[in-house]
Amino acid sequence: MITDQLDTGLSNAEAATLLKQHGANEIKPVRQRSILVQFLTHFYNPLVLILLVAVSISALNGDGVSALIIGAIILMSVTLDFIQEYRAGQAAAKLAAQVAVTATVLRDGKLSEIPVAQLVPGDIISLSAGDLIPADGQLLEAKDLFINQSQLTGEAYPVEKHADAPASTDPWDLEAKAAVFMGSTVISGTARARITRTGQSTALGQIADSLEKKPPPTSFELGIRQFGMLIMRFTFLLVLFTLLVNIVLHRPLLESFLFAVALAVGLTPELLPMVVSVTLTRGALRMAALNVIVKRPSAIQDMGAMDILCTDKTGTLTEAKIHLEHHVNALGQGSQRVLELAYLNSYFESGLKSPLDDAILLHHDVAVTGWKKIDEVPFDFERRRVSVLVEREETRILAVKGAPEDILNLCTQYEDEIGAIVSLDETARQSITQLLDQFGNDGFRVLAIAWREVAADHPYAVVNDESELVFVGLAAFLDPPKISAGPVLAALQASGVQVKILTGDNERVTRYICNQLNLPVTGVLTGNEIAAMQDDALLARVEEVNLFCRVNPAQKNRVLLALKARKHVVGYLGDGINDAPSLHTADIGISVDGAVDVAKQAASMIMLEHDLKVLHAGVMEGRRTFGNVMKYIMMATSSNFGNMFSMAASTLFLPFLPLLPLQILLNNLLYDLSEITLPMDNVDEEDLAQPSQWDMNFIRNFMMTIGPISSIFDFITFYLLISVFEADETLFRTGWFVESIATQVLVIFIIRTRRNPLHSHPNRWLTATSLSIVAIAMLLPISPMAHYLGFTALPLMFFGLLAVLIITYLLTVEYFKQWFYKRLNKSRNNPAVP
Ligand SMILES: Nc1ncnc2c1ncn2[C@@H]1O[C@H](COP(=O)(O)OP(=O)(O)OP(=O)(O)O)[C@@H](O)[C@H]1O
Ligand SMILES: [Mg+2]
Repeated sequence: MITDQLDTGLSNAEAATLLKQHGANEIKPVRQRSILVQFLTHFYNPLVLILLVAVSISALNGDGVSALIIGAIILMSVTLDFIQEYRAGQAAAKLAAQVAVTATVLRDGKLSEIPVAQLVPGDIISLSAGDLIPADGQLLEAKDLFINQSQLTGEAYPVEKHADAPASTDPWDLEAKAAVFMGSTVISGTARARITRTGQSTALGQIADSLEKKPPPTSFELGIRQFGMLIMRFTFLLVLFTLLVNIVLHRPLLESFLFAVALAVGLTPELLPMVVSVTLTRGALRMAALNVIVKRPSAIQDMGAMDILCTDKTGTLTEAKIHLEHHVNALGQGSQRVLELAYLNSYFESGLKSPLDDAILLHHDVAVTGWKKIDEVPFDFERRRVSVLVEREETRILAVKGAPEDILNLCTQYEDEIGAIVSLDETARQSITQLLDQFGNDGFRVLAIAWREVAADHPYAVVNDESELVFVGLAAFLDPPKISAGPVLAALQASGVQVKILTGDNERVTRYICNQLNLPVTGVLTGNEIAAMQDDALLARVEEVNLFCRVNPAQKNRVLLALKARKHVVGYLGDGINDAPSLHTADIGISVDGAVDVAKQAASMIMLEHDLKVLHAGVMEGRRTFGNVMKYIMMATSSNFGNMFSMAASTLFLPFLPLLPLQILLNNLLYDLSEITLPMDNVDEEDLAQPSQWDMNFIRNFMMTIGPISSIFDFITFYLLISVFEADETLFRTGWFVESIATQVLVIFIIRTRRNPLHSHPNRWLTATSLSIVAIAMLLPISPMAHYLGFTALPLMFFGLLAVLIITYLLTVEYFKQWFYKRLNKSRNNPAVP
């Protein structure tokens, strides 16, 4: 039941019922899977499934106990993984909800802000400039409503909509003048609308499938995938090899198969997704503490990889506390008339009020009594001006204000010091331009004010009316530079992030700001120059230019695309309607809480306070997460891989399996547990100095350098156990188990840093988990579980040898690590050396 009360809206009870009926107002709502289903999906891993089948078979063959233990180990691994990921997911969702876009809705007679997902058909919403249209609706009222529907129609120019236009017979007619559609944005004006369709039923929902383009994977995601492939190839070869050897040597088939599968499980870096999501979420939570909300955790990683940050000027580099300092006529003399016309224009303008308008409107002494608004041509970023058609005592005038260069081109006359209208000749034009340049050099932002009279019956204003204008004067504003921004920009540059400014404002003011902030200008391009350039010409220039002035939204976007084409990882910081396309295009879009909805929606990170300092913190956070993910990968490829390799190889020489399948799985579980605190680890400063970049060659070379060392020490253990201890099967397996865990876990302290490990402090939790796991491995053989796990007590002498072995192992790895990085540095400084 929908009430027809236009002034009360739906009741909350009605809305709740309708919400159940129609579902959440979301396109492609993420299916809410129950925790149990989410948990079970973690078993959906081919290796785990194969293992479960093999274990069941062995249970049927009478090996019930070990089947049970293997089952328990799998359960523990999966649970561990699930809990960590689940918690990370919850935390990320909570963060994203904090900055969800809301709609102004009328319910029970009161206007309130609710998350757009809760809108239902029948709701009455209010719209104003900068809003996203949250669902499909029918207009009830509209004032100068201009909508950008490019999401749906591809048409970049705003269309005007009217409440009183005849209703279209086709509910899907996007041209319908009285209907608004989800996904479009309000450029200017205000409106009230009744929602007709929500979520999947909207026009956008219907075409969403065809619209849905997954963003291209980042180099990090590609890297992770490549890494997965690398490991998979090795796993496949190793498993095949062990199976063949065991078959040729006539070993028990089932057990050999289990052994091979367990090896494969041991090899797969199954914790990688968890480590990635946990590190990213930890980064996101740390950022939240700094008042930056990360909408998608992977943005943290992009921050670390970012090497160029593009930003607009107002509010980012300036205080955005704009003050109107001067209002002067064409001759540069103070003029009340300029202020009056400017005030009239700002007062009646219905678009998104810019800070410039706010500054003008602070002059309360200007009276608008007697003036009536007839119509307006709203502001847009292509024209960079706004006109209002106003009337007083039978005279209608068009009052225009906007970017001075453009306005001056539209003027043919000007008002002199006594208010007489004279022709704007070349000398007058030049002296105005000089005045303008003077203001610019002194750091003033300037708007020009002009007007013209129109016929008393001129019904509405159109763009073409903005011609043959009378120039009245200039309004000069001061927007002081944010002094705190200077050091942050310097810090970003020092950390390998170049900063570029993309502004709709002119070159002089922007240069002034750069100068104040000690940001050297390395090159300038203007919007007009960009418009005249082919893409490849632009591509050639974007590298050196760091100031892009008088650029419109599409040009900002072109610059970003050019930078991305040059293989940069680009961030974009902005808060206006004009920034939305670039926020989308950038690898990482950053906006502020006070930004328009479109910008907030497009951004992947929202700063609750407009403070650049947190950006540098974000970059460091991103690099830290990358550093810790890399540690996991380096561990997996070197020590873990080396261990599994020697295990496979030893089947060639040993008359029995070197470890029971369940022991391999236990080994793997313990190793995983030791690394669960890795996301918290500290990262050395030098690892944070440059944008983090995925480097597959680095990983491969590291694997080839460090991996074999671990195998060599395994073989030494192998030799000692057989020849010194004359070990039987059980003793052999126990000894090897302990040695392999100890070396595999402790080597983290070497691998986690490029420095001498004594000069880099690991996080204490990492130290704690690593040492405890080694202790557990040593205690297991004398625990009551020992018998079931196939372990026996080790002779005391073994521990003495083990200590020597571990120390030599760690020293050897350290030696080769230093050698590896030295060679790496040499080849980086001198690319000719392979
Ligand atoms: N309310 C307004 N009325 C008239 N002209 C305006 C108004 N707002 C902006 N302009 C003109 O449009 C130009 C571009 O707008 P704006 O400066 O907001 O763009 P931007 O790219 O967001 O720049 P910034 O880096 O300063 O944020 C301004 O320099 C000014 O000339
Ligand atoms: Mg802006």
